[in-house]
Amino acid sequence: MLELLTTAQMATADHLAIEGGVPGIRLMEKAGAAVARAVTARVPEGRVLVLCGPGNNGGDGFVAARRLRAAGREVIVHLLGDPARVSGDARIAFDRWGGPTHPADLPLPEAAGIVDALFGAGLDRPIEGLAAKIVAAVNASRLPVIAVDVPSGVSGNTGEVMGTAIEAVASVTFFRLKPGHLLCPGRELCGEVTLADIGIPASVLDAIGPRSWRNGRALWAESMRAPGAGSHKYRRGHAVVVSGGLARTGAARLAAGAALRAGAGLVTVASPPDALVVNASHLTAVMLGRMDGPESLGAMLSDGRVTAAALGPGLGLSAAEGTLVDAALAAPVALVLDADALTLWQDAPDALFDAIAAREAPVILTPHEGEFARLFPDLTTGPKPERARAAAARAAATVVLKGADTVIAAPDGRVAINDNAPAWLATAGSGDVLAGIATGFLAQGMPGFEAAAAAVWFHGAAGTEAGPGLTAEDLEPALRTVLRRLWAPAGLVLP
Ligand SMILES: NC(=O)C1=CN([C@@H]2O[C@H](COP(=O)(O)OP(=O)(O)OC[C@H]3O[C@@H](n4cnc5c(N)ncnc54)[C@H](OP(=O)(O)O)[C@@H]3O)[C@@H](O)[C@H]2O)[C@@H](O)CC1
Ligand SMILES: Nc1ncnc2c1ncn2[C@@H]1O[C@H](COP(=O)(O)OP(=O)(O)O)[C@@H](O)[C@H]1O
Ligand SMILES: [K+]
Repeated sequence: MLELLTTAQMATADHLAIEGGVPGIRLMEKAGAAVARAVTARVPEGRVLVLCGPGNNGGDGFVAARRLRAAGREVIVHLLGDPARVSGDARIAFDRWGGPTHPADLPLPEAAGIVDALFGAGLDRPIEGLAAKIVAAVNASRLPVIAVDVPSGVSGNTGEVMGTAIEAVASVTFFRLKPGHLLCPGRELCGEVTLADIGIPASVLDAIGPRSWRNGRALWAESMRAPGAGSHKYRRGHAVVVSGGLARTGAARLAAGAALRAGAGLVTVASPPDALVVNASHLTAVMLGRMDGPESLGAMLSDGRVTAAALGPGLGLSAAEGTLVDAALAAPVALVLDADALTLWQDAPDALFDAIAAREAPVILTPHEGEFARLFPDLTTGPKPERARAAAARAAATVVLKGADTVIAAPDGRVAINDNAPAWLATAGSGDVLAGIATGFLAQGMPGFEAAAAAVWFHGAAGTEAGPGLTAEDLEPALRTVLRRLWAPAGLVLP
């Protein structure tokens, strides 16, 4: 159920279901019934105002209105637009409602809650005029709003606000989520999202072939392995994290600790000579290795037992550090490049992409928006999933475009959108921990996309577990709690 459908793909799902013999009005009846159930749960008593638009989103609203009335609720229906233009399945729903329908107008009538059935998947331009005034009045009322499909004004494809948008406490969507439910700012405007089965068979997905998913265990659990009786530490992979100089060592240790906790059998911090003492005084289970420069790092990474490496956290931006990244790119290990290891390429991003294209082992790039703009200056506008997808194809690497709505994109076009990360993760060093978790998973042999998506998910879950007041140091123990909860004797517990 993790597939995400664009509004166009959803329309195809709808058509395929109808071609397969499910009448459109039956889909609409189920959709409206799910909305009515959500209203009953959220607004159990008092008058309900149902705001219907001119399309099928409004049709769902008419069904919900009829069901609520049948359940004994007082319902007022407002229609935005000309009743004569209501057509198709929405017309059937309108006729079945059969009650009074008032032209949408202000001020809004008194009510205990509102159903927003103005615009859904068919929103194709900014909301203006009377519709915009109604949206403003709904938001100003502070009444609980249950949105049909998406809050009106939110683009289902991108989560962007088109002109203005309703702020809902809950949204009821159908068959599969849309990207706009997970991408900011849409995600906050949706409130709690419920997914309703309206009778579209899952088999229609075979013809649609979705390439976007909500990030969740089903995407990567199969590529995670718990250690078995035959395991020893070298079978769980050996990760190397490159430390910065004397004054910048903490970030690498955060990443190294996270890599070990994520399950790498061994983790070594590769330290420049001047930082050896400070690293040594802080490391216990994580090992320490002296790294004198690019040749020394290259030799370390060519030891056949080393399976993954991370560079970037606290690395530094001098030419010397650039040669370390070159050495890592030339080594036969999976790589996570983060922070400075990305910024180092800002004047010649193509040279990085060429180096990645020339290697076999997977590479994960973990930029935040600022770092992303340095590597992909032409990809700074537009929907985040499309930007990440284009970047991954260009770089031949898995790209983790970080933020509140982190997007993970594979070079082959797969995209996952993450929504389990609390804002408490916006704290110094949190990104270093993410890079470390991804390195730990890569070290154990997970493919790039799966390792990255799993890392982002565990990072978010650890952030939730650590909760308010967390610092980056708290994520490692919280990661352990999350892992303990998920690994059952039979393997990873699926939702
Ligand atoms: N597909 C499915 O499987 C199922 C879909 N279902 C439901 O159908 C919904 C999609 O219905 P939809 O395609 O009729 O579009 P919808 O969102 O009602 O809006 C289109 C209307 O709005 C208008 N309009 C657009 N933008 C505007 C603006 N800015 N300002 C003003 N007007 C604007 C546009 O008018 P026009 O462009 O002609 O002026 C058009 O009339 C979907 O979200 C879900 O709830 C369910 O029943 C279950 C099965
Ligand atoms: N508002 C937010 N909600 C959820 N996660 C966030 C938010 N802000 C940042 N994060 C996450 O926190 C991490 C911050 O990483 P980064 O920007 O590299 O910071 P740092 O370099 O300080 O570690 C990323 O994984 C990002 O997705
Ligand atoms: K809506």
